[in-house]
Amino acid sequence: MEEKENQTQVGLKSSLDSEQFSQSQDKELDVAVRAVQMACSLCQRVQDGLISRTGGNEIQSKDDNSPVTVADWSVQATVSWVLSEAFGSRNVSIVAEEDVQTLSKPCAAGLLEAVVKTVNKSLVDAPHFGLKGPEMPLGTSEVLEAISRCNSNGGPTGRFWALDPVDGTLGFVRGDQYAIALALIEDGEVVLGVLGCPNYPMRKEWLGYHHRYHRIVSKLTPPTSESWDKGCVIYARRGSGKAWMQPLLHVNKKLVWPNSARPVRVSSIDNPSMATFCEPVEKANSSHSFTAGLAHSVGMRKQPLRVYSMVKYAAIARGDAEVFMKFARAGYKEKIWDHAAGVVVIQEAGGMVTDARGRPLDFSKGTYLEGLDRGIIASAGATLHDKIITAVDASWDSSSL
Ligand SMILES: Nc1ncnc2c1ncn2[C@@H]1O[C@H](COP(=O)(O)OS(=O)(=O)O)[C@@H](OP(=O)(O)O)[C@H]1O
Ligand SMILES: [Mg+2]
Ligand SMILES: [Mg+2]
Ligand SMILES: [Mg+2]
Repeated sequence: MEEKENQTQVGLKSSLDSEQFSQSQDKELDVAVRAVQMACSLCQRVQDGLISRTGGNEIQSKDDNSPVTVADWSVQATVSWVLSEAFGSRNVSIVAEEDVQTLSKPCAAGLLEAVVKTVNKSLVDAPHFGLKGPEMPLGTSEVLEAISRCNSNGGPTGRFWALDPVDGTLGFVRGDQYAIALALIEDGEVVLGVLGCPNYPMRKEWLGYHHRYHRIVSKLTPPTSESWDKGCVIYARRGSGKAWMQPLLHVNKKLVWPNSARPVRVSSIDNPSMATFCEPVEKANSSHSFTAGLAHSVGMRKQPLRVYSMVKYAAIARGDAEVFMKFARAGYKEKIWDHAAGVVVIQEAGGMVTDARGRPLDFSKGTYLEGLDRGIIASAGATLHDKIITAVDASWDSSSL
């Protein structure tokens, strides 16, 4: 009898534990989605400003000649601050792209001031996103601290967030596609991912409209003004078998939290002749000629969809395209924040992501995807995936990569 009572208590305890565990996971996803929504709003403001002005110091060049902007630092500070506020700074470890070196130089005072202003402008809106903002505007040192707190190196054990504050910064400065990517990694596995895609409309048909007209002639009314959703946030928790999409929240339009979400699913197309593949816009980031050869050899006949940023992962998860391929130049090491959120979102939406040998991406080795073989393949399913991997094997040796 006593034993039975003990068993019941143990059973009760373990079910409570798992409930508490899932509640804490829900809180993490919930806060991550809100933080990314807020970051999307921040980026839209900065991008609109960049497009209407020319010059200024908002865009800087990093050592590798890639751009970094007020938005990259401001999103990193804002998301870092929000996560610390929600979970306590001692419990939050973040691996992120940007550092404070450029910002801390005496000659960068104007830039730093712009970042502090942008962060505070964004945090004032925190309640619209169901988040708590600071009681007082953050000072310069608090903003710098929030950015530099993202100094985790990742690794095989424990939990850390991986943040790409603006992915596709080149697309961002060109008024085009970009993404905000936030993932939580636990013992080397991505457990949740959120992709904010401020210029990727809820409906694919609006993409062309958006690009061709909306940015250039902003006074044009949207196609269906009532349901015009300029961007979206896609997210998933590992093991749930579902990925979700929300429209962007608009503080000005009183479209605030709680937001509506709908499930997204990968495409059911498995015939290469009907499949569309995505790849990076810049040839420097991926060999367009090698991917064209692969596409041809598996029978993919459609024009590639060249899109900046992890919007490519979002496109696969939503079923707007069937394949994503990236073959960076030899020696380039892919970073975890460029892929973590996209991988879990695609997998939970029913798709696959591996390296070009068919092995899972390894998020347990620190900042880089160490051991990545040749390139990255994401797809809507095993039929397309296997064909592409077989084609890579057949053509790799004769390629100049
Ligand atoms: N040489 C080289 N090769 C491959 N990849 C590189 C390279 N240099 C940079 N990067 C990383 O690519 C990120 C942008 O990737 P995209 O797929 O958006 O490329 S593209 O802009 O569409 O061409 C970009 O992310 P962000 O810096 O966040 O924009 C970089 O992390
Ligand atoms: Mg990136
Ligand atoms: Mg970036
Ligand atoms: Mg960058």
